[in-house]
Amino acid sequence: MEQYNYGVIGLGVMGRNLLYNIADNGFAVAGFDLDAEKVKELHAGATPGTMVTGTASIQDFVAALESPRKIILMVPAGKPVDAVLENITPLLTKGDIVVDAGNSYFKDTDRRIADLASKDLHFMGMGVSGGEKGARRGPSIMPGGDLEAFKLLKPMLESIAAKVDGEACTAYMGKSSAGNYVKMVHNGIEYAIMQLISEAYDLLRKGANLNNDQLYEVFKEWNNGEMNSFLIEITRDIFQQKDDLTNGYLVDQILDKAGAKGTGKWTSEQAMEIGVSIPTIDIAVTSRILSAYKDERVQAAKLYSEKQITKPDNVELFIKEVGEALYLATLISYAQGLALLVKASEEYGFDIPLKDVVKIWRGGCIIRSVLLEKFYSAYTQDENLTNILLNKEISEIVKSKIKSLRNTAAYAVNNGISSLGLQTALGYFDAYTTESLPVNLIQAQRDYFGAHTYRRIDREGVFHTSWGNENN
Ligand SMILES: NC(=O)C1=CN([C@@H]2O[C@H](COP(=O)(O)OP(=O)(O)OC[C@H]3O[C@@H](n4cnc5c(N)ncnc54)[C@H](OP(=O)(O)O)[C@@H]3O)[C@@H](O)[C@H]2O)C=CC1
Ligand SMILES: O=C(CO)[C@H](O)[C@H](O)COP(=O)(O)O
Repeated sequence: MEQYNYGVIGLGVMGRNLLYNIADNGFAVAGFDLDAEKVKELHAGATPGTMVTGTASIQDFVAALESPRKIILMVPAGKPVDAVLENITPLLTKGDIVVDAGNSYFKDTDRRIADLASKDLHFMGMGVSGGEKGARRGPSIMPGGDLEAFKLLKPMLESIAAKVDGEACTAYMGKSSAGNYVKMVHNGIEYAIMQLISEAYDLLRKGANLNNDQLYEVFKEWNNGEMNSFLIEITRDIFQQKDDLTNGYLVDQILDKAGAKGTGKWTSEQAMEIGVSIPTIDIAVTSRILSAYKDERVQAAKLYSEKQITKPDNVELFIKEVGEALYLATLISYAQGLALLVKASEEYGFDIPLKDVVKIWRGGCIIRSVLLEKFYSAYTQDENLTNILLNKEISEIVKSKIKSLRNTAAYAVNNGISSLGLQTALGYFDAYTTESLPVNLIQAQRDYFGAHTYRRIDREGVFHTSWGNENN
């Protein structure tokens, strides 16, 4: 029987394309899916001359793989991953490797690592980003955990990953479930940037009255400059997409309720759990939730309909400032996500190499952007940087754009245009760069009502005061 180098379980959007990518790079790959149609169609979609086979049963799939077996799972996170593991582990032998390449929750990965280790099997969590096209042509790949298994997979991962300056967009992300954790935070940042872009769009269409053709031109110009990134590029193209069902543009026909699969929420929950401030990511998650209140929003819009939008005096300057505000708020969102990775690395003992994280995000992934080059340079100067806002070169960029972020945020507030992402990015920046915050008052209040104690600025120790007088 023919022996295949790799096996992929889950032949949906990502799995099928990742499988073809592996095969395009000279490896023989077998695929399996619960859906027999997907298995049947697999071979037909492969590049002619590549070694690809769809197997009819999980037994045939396991039997088709060379030893040690290297199996990549690309099924939805949660129960499907456990269901696959339940089916295949009895068929595997000592030393076989299972890699979960989906968006699995990192704590599930920790549990599965322990479970498979007890059966002498290797289990790894590996983030993959790039969507359908990235999976096929070169994604950013974030493997973590089992080093022995990683070393066996490394040559294949380096050949299928996106390349920037000839370097593969994949690297070891750290111990245990670090691969899934890094991908989760990648998605949190993705949520924040998408929220910010949507706010810039809203300001330009409602403030400057730009139509889709004009929006296309603005985003085209932005993408040709320092804001060059995958998300700005696809946004540019979205403004050009005509609708098949009407005479207009498709974007104008799409219902304003955003979906979410969970990675953004996990990022926020995690940040709360380990005590990291990531307000722009939090607000992006909650904004998608708020978008779902469509009926209530329609009702409320009627009730509070007195919003008057004043056109900016200088539309050209306004557009420039919105662009700079978006650029800076995006930078601040990366800063929040990367700060979360720094803390998580300590908290969970992941040993995440931040320099490699930003290096492999430069290509292939959804949040790839030329800004990542600047972060890479920052971490090259100091691998222990706790927040990229503390880097000198980054601070120069921030200082050059902050006025635009303030003006844009103020315009949005004064004209009643919702801009939660921009406001929180600015608010985070202002708090992070404030030497003396007013939380001395919060500490006083906590001690007043709950004897929670406080510390002083002029001497060591923990203090409690009997506040007010007896009549209070
Ligand atoms: N789409 C994207 O852009 C990205 C997705 N991801 C992650 O990759 C993973 C896969 O996503 P995606 O490809 O979009 O999902 P799809 O739903 O397109 O594909 C998943 C496939 O897995 C199959 N499947 C489910 N359970 C089993 C099982 N027990 N045994 C065998 N096959 C099974 C499904 O079959 P059936 O349809 O019959 O249930 C389906 O064909 C998810 O974790 C996702 O979050 C990561 C990066 C980007
Ligand atoms: O991982 C991805 C991109 O990096 C997936 O596309 C994911 O589904 C995006 O998250 P959501 O569906 O919650 O917007």
